[in-house]
Amino acid sequence: MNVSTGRPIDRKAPPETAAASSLTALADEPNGPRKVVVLGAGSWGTTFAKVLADAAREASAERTVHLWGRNREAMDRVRETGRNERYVPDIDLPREIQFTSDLGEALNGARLVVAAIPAQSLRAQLGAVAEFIDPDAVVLSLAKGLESATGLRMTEVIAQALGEHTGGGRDQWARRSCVLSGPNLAMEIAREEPTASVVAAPDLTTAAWVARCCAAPYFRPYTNTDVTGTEIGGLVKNVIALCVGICDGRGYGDNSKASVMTRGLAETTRLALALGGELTTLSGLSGMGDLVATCSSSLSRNHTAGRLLGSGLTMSQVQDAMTQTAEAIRSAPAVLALAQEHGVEMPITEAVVGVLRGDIPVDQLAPKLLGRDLKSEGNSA
Ligand SMILES: NC(=O)C1=CN([C@@H]2O[C@H](COP(=O)(O)OP(=O)(O)OC[C@H]3O[C@@H](n4cnc5c(N)ncnc54)[C@H](O)[C@@H]3O)[C@@H](O)[C@H]2O)C=CC1
Ligand SMILES: O=C(CO)COP(=O)(O)O
Repeated sequence: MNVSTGRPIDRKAPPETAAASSLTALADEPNGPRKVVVLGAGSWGTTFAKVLADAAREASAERTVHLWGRNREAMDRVRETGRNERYVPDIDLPREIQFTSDLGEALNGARLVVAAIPAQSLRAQLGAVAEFIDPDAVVLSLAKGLESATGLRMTEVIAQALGEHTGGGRDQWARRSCVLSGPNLAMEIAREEPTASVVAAPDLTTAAWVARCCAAPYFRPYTNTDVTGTEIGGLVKNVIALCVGICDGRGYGDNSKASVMTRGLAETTRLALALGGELTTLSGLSGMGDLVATCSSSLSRNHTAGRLLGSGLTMSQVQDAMTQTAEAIRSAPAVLALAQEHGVEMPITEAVVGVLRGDIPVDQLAPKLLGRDLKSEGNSA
């Protein structure tokens, strides 16, 4: 079911309104792109390449899926073994995926470009991508972070960077930049455990075109047009999951964690609404759904980073212990700055930033949050 139109997503039929779309990629390839590429061969990029390949097979679509990683030896090993043991251990990847470390080969002719690169590295990588990217490509962001130097969301970074480097203009790339977000712990999806997600694009035709590309038997993408709300839900939940992890590390139980999650969703919603996002998005898959999954799961890297901090490790010890990206560590201060710029109160985020900066000892986090003035529960309070 399409959450915005209330109608089912047809996995095989061309989008009804593709002809009216100003996006060339969709009009030229109404049955979906013949070539898609995933940039970034970490845990989510590798898993999403599998989703795309399984989706293409399910739809009997003529489509090749390329997975690009920057490390040539690592990609050679993945090609030889059919597995990416470092990031998705014990998972046999579909034979249809073409593994490469050559950007030109990966991007040439790809009408859907999926960016699975951590938030703080995306802009630099887009600079290298620009000379190879199809000017009509649609770009899908998988990252859940804010760029710390600018406070921009990933679709904003994509539009700005590609607009600048390709000469195509920021507005043109903004129309073709979209995001996928939801309760999507990569390892569970790699094991084909049933999961839903949401694709948000500036228009529903683009969102549905992308959703059809990644609708696999175990992966169900919904659509919406609230790009801002979808991105804010996904990136702020990492900060809240880090706080819930701290609760675990301190040995607190379910009441504490449920309190942080609920009040965390309230402050996430305040920020999203202030930036133009929609309430329904925050109660949906990319809001509450992702918050529940990430805050409850030991698979979450943000939750893990928080748990280690809560158990007494220093920030540098935590960073040494993490082998994968925990976006909240770099994004949390940018979230707080964005909230302050828009006059939005985010006490949990503020407290987490205090802990990350070493200004608040981890055992003072709860007293600081609980000691604030009493107030009404309403979102605007
Ligand atoms: N792993 C998960 O369960 C999910 C992750 N995400 C988001 O996806 C994004 C990527 O995360 P993961 O794949 O999990 O991270 P990861 O830590 O597993 O892998 C990151 C990958 O990006 C590569 N990379 C880093 N900088 C790069 C650069 N400048 N150019 C090219 N490649 C670069 C690394 O070599 C590595 O292969 C993050 O924003 C994360 O929040 C979203 C949903 C689920
Ligand atoms: O975004 C995620 C699940 O939806 C993954 O969370 P972590 O990045 O904390 O592992």
